[in-house]
Parts: sequence; C-alpha cells; structure tokens
Amino acid sequence: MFIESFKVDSPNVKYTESEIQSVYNYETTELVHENRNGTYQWIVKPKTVKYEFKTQTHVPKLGVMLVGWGGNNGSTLTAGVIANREGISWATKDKVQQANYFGSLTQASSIRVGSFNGEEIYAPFKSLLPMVNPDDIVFGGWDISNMNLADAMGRAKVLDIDLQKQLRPYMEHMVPLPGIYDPDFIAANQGSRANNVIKGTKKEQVQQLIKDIREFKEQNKVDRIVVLWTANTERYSNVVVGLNDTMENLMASVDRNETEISPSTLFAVACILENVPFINGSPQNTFVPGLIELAIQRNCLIGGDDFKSGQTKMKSVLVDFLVGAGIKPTSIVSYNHLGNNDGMNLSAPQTFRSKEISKSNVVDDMVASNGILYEPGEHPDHVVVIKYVPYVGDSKRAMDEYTSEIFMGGKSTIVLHNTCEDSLLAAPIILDLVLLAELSTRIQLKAEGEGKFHTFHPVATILSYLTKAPLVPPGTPVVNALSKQRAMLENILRACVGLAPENNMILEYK
Ligand SMILES: NC(=O)c1ccc[n+]([C@@H]2O[C@H](COP(=O)([O-])OP(=O)(O)OC[C@H]3O[C@@H](n4cnc5c(N)ncnc54)[C@H](O)[C@@H]3O)[C@@H](O)[C@H]2O)c1
Ligand SMILES: O=P([O-])([O-])O[C@@H]1[C@@H](O)[C@H](O)[C@@H](O)[C@H](O)[C@@H]1O
Repeated sequence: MFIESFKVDSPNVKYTESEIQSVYNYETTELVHENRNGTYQWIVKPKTVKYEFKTQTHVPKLGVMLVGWGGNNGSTLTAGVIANREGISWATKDKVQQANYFGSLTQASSIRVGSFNGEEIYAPFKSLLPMVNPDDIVFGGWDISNMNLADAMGRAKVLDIDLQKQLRPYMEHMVPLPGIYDPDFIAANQGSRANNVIKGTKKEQVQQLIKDIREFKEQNKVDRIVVLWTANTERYSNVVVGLNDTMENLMASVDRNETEISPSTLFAVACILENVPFINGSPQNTFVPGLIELAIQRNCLIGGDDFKSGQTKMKSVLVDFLVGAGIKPTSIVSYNHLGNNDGMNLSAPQTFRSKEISKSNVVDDMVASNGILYEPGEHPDHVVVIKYVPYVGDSKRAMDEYTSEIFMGGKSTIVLHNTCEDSLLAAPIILDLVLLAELSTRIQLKAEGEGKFHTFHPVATILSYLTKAPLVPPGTPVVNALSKQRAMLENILRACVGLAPENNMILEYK
C-alpha cells in the first residue's frame, strides 16, 4: 500500500515549530588486529554511538543558478520544472503526455515505512523530511552562449515540439549571464558558440560572478542559492605545488591570473567565497586540493563529480550484483555514441579523458570488496569508448558487454543496449542534486562526546548516489555501488526523523 505522508511517534523524535529533533543510536563496528595466543586475529567489536540530529523545517525560497544554463541539460531541466509547475500536457504521436518527474529520486521514488495488517507500506521519498518543492525554484545562471532558454530548448532538440511551443512564452525572456570562456579547457569546436563571456583577469571574473550571485539573490528575493555546473566537460587541471595545492596558493594563483586555473574552479571559488553550495555535474577535477581546503575552511558545501545518469549508473548496479553473487567480471566494455553538443565537446581527446576517468573508476570499490574473486591489484579489463555522431543528437546509443567467469571455468557474457535522450536522464538528477544539497545544509548533527552541533562535512558525500565519481573528504572511502549509495542516503534521512535504517530483515514475518 502507498501512503502520501506520515509522522513518527517516538520518544526519540521531537517536532518543534522550527525543527525536527531526533536521537539516533548508530550501530557500527570497530576492528582491531590483535595478537591473541601468539597469532594475529582480526577482532570485530560492535559499538553503538548515540547521535542527535536537528533539521530546520522552514523550507527556503531556493534559487538555482546553472553554469551552462543554455545547454541541453540546463534548458531541459528548466523546461521540465515549468511544465510540471504549470500542469502542461502535450500531444505526442502516441498520446496526450502529462508532465512528470520520472527519474528523480526525491520526486518519483518511495521508501518503506513498515507493515500494516501483513501489507508492506510505502511513502514518497520526499516525505521523509521537508524539501523544496521544485515548482517554487527560481532558475538562472550563466552560459558562454547568449541564446535565450526558449531557443536553447529548440537547439537541444530534446522535448516534443507541442511542448516546446507551450513553454516558449515562459522561457524566451530567460537569458543566461555571460560565462567564463577559456578555450584551453574545452574543445576548440565550442568556440563558435562563445558570444557571451566575462572579460578581464581571473580575479575580476571571480568578482563578477560574486556580483552576479548577489544580484540574482536580490532581484529574485530568494533565501538560498545553489550553483550547479552543467557546462561543458573541461580537461583536467594540472595539480601543481605552489599553484593550487593549498587554498593560499590557489587564491594567490587567481590573483596572479595563472592560466592553469580553470573556469569551473573559478566558479567554485566565487561560490565558496559567497558560502553558496557548488556542485560539479561534469567529470573534470574542478575540486583541486586548494579548493577543497577552501571549502572546508569556510564550511561551504561542495559536491560532485559527473552526473550518474545512464551507462555508469547501470554499471554500478550490474557489477555490484555480479560481485555480490560471487561471479567474477573479467571484461567490461562500455561504448556509446551521441550527437549532442556534449558529445561534440567530448570528441576532443583532452575532454574525453576527463569522462573516461569518471566512467572507469566506478567499479573499483566493488572489485576491492571481494578477495576471493580478485587477487590484490587485479582488475577486470575495462574500456570506455565515446563517439560523436551528429545525426542521433541527444539520443544516446549505449552498448555494453560484461564478460564474467562463473562456476567451474564457465563464462557468462551480458550485452546491454540502451537508447534514450541523455538530457532526460540527467535533468531529474540535477534536480535531486540541488534539492538534497539544500536540504543537507539545514541538518545539524552531534555525536556523543562532541561538544556542539555541526553541519555535515562540507564535502557532500551524501550526494554520491547521483554522481559517477563521488567527491569524498580526503582519506575517506569512495562507495560507487548504487544500492549502497541509495541506502546510505535514505538511512541518514531516516535517522533525522528517528527511523531505523531499512535493513529489509522483516523479522516479524520470519
Ligand atoms: N546524461 C547527460 O546529459 C550527462 C551525464 C553526465 C554528465 N553530463 C555532463 O553535463 C554537462 C552538460 O551536458 P549537456 O548535454 O547539457 O551539454 P551541452 O553542451 O548541451 O551544455 C553545456 C553548456 O555549457 C555552456 N558552457 C560551456 N562552457 C561554459 C562556461 N565556462 N561557462 C558557462 N557556460 C559554459 C555551453 O555553451 C553549453 O550551452 C557536460 O559536461 C556533460 O558531460 C551530462
Ligand atoms: O552517465 P553515463 O551514461 O554513464 O555517461 C554519459 C556518457 O556515456 C555520454 O557519452 C556523455 O555524453 C554523458 O555526459 C554521460 O557522461
């Protein structure tokens, strides 16, 4: 059965006028490697840590500023939210289509809240804690192309024409602010669209971005802003001692107009200086060490990298299933071609390399989890291929082949084929990223023994379900398995409202 909402009745949860306060007993383990009776043993010690959570329940008026607003993803997301907000329906060759948020974890997925008379009861994921209603988001942002959002939607060729016609009046007045164009960081083929750029030194560009953020906040009377990079994939920045290895060196490099500081890093610097959450939806290493240090020092949320939308999302499910079943993937080949501007930008070797890295590292944690299947340092062959084929546009064709070793020398080969508009996969993920980033800034926590409440760590691991290459605090583990990432996110939000982690044991029926 599906219910729309619920309230928790527990001595561990208190609903005040402005907060939800909860007490949560975190059950974990502590491992020691001890010499017992002359032999070393791994000893696992279960331990319980008492946490307190406080979630502010006032939902702010949220402004979302997209870098690359006029791109396929930015225009498609903006269009989709307007269509949902206005209740727009449109004629397709099959039927009259209603707007929806399919593909969004927060808007279209559910959680199990328990059983009732032998029946499993589920509720909307977004009913866990108060979240921003997407209909209320004010969109803005930057683009190196000055095309208005209605024309950009037409250029993207993602949405049905009847829908585009209805949306045009809402979007034609939306014009992106000038972006930061640096041809050294993206493909040369992007130069022709760069007619809307911030001039000046890197320091002056950062100052302009800060001014843009402040003016957007004032003009739209929004309470909070989240900035998300959905602009082109950049090449990796070189990380150099003295250049960007510390926050002091990074800021000094900006002041010196160092060429190796990328546009995406400049956007992130501006956001951190304004204490505005910044999320990187692309694979490049925007978050150089000096930037991470700056975000931590200023306690400003940063998250990324690279939306996990299709082929890689499937990979983080399939490899988790195979390895979890004791089956040994030995060869993984992921090929896709597409014809949108993202694909054109990725046709350059240096920008493709950024994407190849984020699409390749996603199996590392799963492989490392099973020493029965893999020797230390052993990995499956793993190849990523992306080709640009203009004719297919945003309709990405992905083909994957997974070869594994099974029982008694047998082999299993799984072949997948997937075709869909890449932007229709990414847009709902962008929505989830900004909504969850905003929500996480309203949560404070305190473990037993800690003197005071504090926010989550500025490096927002909580967003990892939505990214190919989750950004994690230095020295902490990277988890890519999709089921673990979703469970982590859901269980943290459940703890904030006093619910135990979903462990699927359903002992009451065993
Ligand atoms: N399924 C997906 O679509 C998907 C999945 C994962 C990651 N991504 C990443 O998301 C990003 C956007 O994808 P897309 O399909 O919308 O691409 P797109 O090329 O259609 O849009 C990118 C936009 O960014 C603009 N731009 C480029 N550099 C800029 C800068 N420095 N400042 C401001 N604007 C700038 C471009 O003019 C363009 O309008 C890409 O990096 C892509 O790799 C997309
Ligand atoms: O998310 P995913 O399907 O694994 O990866 C996708 C790539 O296959 C595609 O070529 C690229 O254009 C998208 O930006 C996205 O990164």
